[in-house]
Amino acid sequence: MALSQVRADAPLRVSPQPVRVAVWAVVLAWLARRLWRLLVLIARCPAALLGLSVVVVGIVAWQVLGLALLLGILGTVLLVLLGWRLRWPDGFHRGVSGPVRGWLRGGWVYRRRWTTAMDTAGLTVTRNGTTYVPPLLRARSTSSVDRVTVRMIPGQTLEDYAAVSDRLAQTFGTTDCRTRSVPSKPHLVELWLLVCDPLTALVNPFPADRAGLDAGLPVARAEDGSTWRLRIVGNHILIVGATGAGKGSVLWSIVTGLTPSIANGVVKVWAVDPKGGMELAPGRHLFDRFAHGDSTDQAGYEAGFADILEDAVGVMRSRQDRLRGITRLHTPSTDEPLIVVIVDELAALTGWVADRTAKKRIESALGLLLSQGRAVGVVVIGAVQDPRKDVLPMRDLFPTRIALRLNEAEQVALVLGPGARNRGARCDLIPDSLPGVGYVTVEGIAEPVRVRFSHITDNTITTLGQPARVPALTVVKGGAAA
Ligand SMILES: Nc1ncnc2c1ncn2[C@@H]1O[C@H](COP(=O)(O)OP(=O)(O)OP(=O)(O)O)[C@@H](O)[C@H]1O
Repeated sequence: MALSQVRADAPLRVSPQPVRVAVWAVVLAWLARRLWRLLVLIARCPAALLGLSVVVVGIVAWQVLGLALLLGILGTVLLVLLGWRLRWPDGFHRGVSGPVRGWLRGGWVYRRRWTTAMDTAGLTVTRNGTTYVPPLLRARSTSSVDRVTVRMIPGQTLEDYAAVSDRLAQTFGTTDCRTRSVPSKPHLVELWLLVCDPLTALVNPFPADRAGLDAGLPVARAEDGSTWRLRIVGNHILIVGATGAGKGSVLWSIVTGLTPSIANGVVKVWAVDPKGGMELAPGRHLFDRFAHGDSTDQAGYEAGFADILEDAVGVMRSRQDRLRGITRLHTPSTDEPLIVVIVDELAALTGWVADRTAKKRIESALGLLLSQGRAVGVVVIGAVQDPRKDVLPMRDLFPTRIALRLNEAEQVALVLGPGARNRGARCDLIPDSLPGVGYVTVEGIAEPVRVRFSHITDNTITTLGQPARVPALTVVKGGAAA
């Protein structure tokens, strides 16, 4: 009878021949299965694997070398590791503690719960009865972040992972989870799972570093504990944040980083503080020029701002004449320093100016500087509270934008570009208690990175650029100075 003719109400009767198996073979198979499961369990649990390896290697070494020699070798290894940790903590972290921590957490926290986590987050795909789980490729750790690399299933995008980042953080017991693309590997996604938030602690000023002008100024701490550097040469920088968000700390972190270059004449800062000098006055000794508005000026309160910006345009024009056909990017030198124009509240120059003549002069000069200045060593760094186009029409001319705490979620797109909030830049959720925290873009990474700028007090500002204090000599009566 053909299969198509089998009727449901007349089941096929099958009588298999009995197969005889010896009892010892059944027991052996059962034991082999148990042993295999145990080995898989050990292989999946790094702590068990490490423990087992240490025991086995220890026993073999004891047999071969004897106890005294074994203890001697172990002691030497421990001393070398301790010395490494004390002398080169960063290298020790990169070479030893980071990989070990990543391996342990990769196995214990992530691989163990991986399938369940992917399933409950809706990141698995079932086709024809087979469930596909995105494979976890690698886990690395710093003291604050676990970076887990995952190969996405065909058809998935980074946004699929970003949309469930809160679920992943909850499943793995971390405080937050961010998704990052991996440069030139479009099928990979890196999950940054925040174990603790290093940005709740104040960030101290970074030591001024002479290479900063080329390598980028060290101005902020990123949430993986690394130092975030800001490139000044060939750049314009816009800082946006609600009132009290810490825009001042960004400006002062930059000025602190520039101090060695200001001292040796390679950088000149021209400061404009339309709030009557309230923010920038403590550092006036570092500025080559300082305009803070003058209510007694016959030409008007804002005339001084227009003068300084037009002078910067003059420098720009003369450098363009000289460098035309020679280079496409000016190199700062003592003969031709980098001019850094710092403006504390840009809106006071673009949106709220009462004097129409001054407003026109300022807008025209700012537009010229922002569109042509950076190649010839005239850069603009501006801070603003409100990023809307009617307040700051030339917002898009700033290549680097820093977003601190913002009042509304929609403002994130205005500062960091469309989709930045979905990719993790939740500036509207930064609490008031964390001034100086914001999101920035990092070269080679498409997603904004969360950082905290260093906190510079007024006392520190007044001592910036001053020679270190030498203790005063005390005169001892009848003797030499001590
Ligand atoms: N990086 C930081 N770390 C810790 N505290 C900070 C930091 N930046 C600023 N603060 C503190 O937050 C408060 C507000 O800072 P700041 O004046 O710089 O904000 P702002 O954005 O410039 O505000 P506004 O626009 O009103 O001038 C100050 O008390 C300052 O000491």
